[in-house]
Order: sequence, then structure tokens, then C-alpha cells
Amino acid sequence: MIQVVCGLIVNGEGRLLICQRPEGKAQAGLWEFPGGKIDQGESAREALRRELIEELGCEVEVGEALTSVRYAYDDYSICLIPYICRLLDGQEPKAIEHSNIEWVRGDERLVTSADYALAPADIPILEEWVERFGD
Ligand SMILES: Nc1nc2c([nH]c(=O)n2[C@@H]2O[C@H](COP(=O)(O)OP(=O)(O)OP(=O)(O)O)[C@@H](O)[C@H]2O)c(=O)[nH]1
Repeated sequence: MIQVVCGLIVNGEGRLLICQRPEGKAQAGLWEFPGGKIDQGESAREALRRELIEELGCEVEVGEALTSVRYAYDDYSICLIPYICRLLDGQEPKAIEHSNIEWVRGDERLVTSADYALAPADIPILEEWVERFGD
């Protein structure tokens, strides 16, 4: 079971950042919450701060954890651990490792959106977000 962290980064207007996985990676073309695998000896929160600097070039404050999701892809399984994050002042995410990044409304329409097909493991996380914070 691969441990993966992801960040639900919220901007001042309450929008969520979603990122499109690039060609050549697993689940290419699907949208996800930015993050990645936890390295040995790292805490989940440390891993998330590191991944967000690598992928988006920005610093965040890592806040509350949402419910982790276990998901079995064809050839491996992940445990995806989500955290709500806030950008530190002056930080602007850049698509360093993704093919696109977008600020979107975190609502029920996003769950089934044809424009932003989400990685399947992310759907329960978005559902929890919508239930608790959705507008
Ligand atoms: N980062 C991230 N990965 C996710 C999400 N949902 C999801 O199923 N995954 C899966 O988790 C796995 C690990 O993610 P990753 O490829 O971003 O990890 P990484 O940056 O450490 O990758 P690397 O091994 O290429 O360095 C992938 O199979 C990816 O498809 C998500 O919301 N965020």
C-alpha cells in the first residue's frame, strides 16, 4: 500500500486548486489534488509541504486532515491522505509538473464534471469537502 498525501488548497474566494496529471505518468490526463508519495522517514505533513514546493513552487500552511481513502488501481494500491491547505502570503501556484492547474468551485458539479475528470481515489475526498464546506 503506497502512502500518498494530497492538498486541498483553498484560495481567498473559497475555490479549490485541482491539477491535471501529465502524459507519461499513471492516470495521465486525470485531475487530482496536488501531492505525492511520502518518502521514508518523512511525516505526512512534511511530505505534503515538500511536494507542493516541487510541483507548484509554493509554500503552504498544512491544516486539518480529511478522511483518508484506500484505492486499488490495477497494479498497485494507495492510501491517499488529504489535508486542507492555505497558501502563505504572496504564494502563487505554478504548473511545474502538471499539464494544467485550475481554481474551481468545490461543489457537487465538480464530482461528475466532464471537463475535469478526477482520479477515482479523489472522489470520496471531494464528496467530503462538498458536504462540509461546499457552496
Ligand atoms: N498526488 C496525487 N496522487 C494521486 C491522487 N489521487 C490518486 O489516485 N493519486 C495516485 O497516487 C500515486 C502517487 O502519486 P504521484 O505520482 O503524484 O507521486 P509522486 O509525485 O511521488 O510520483 P513520482 O513517483 O513520479 O515521483 C499515483 O498513482 C497517482 O495516480 C491525488 O489526488 N494526488
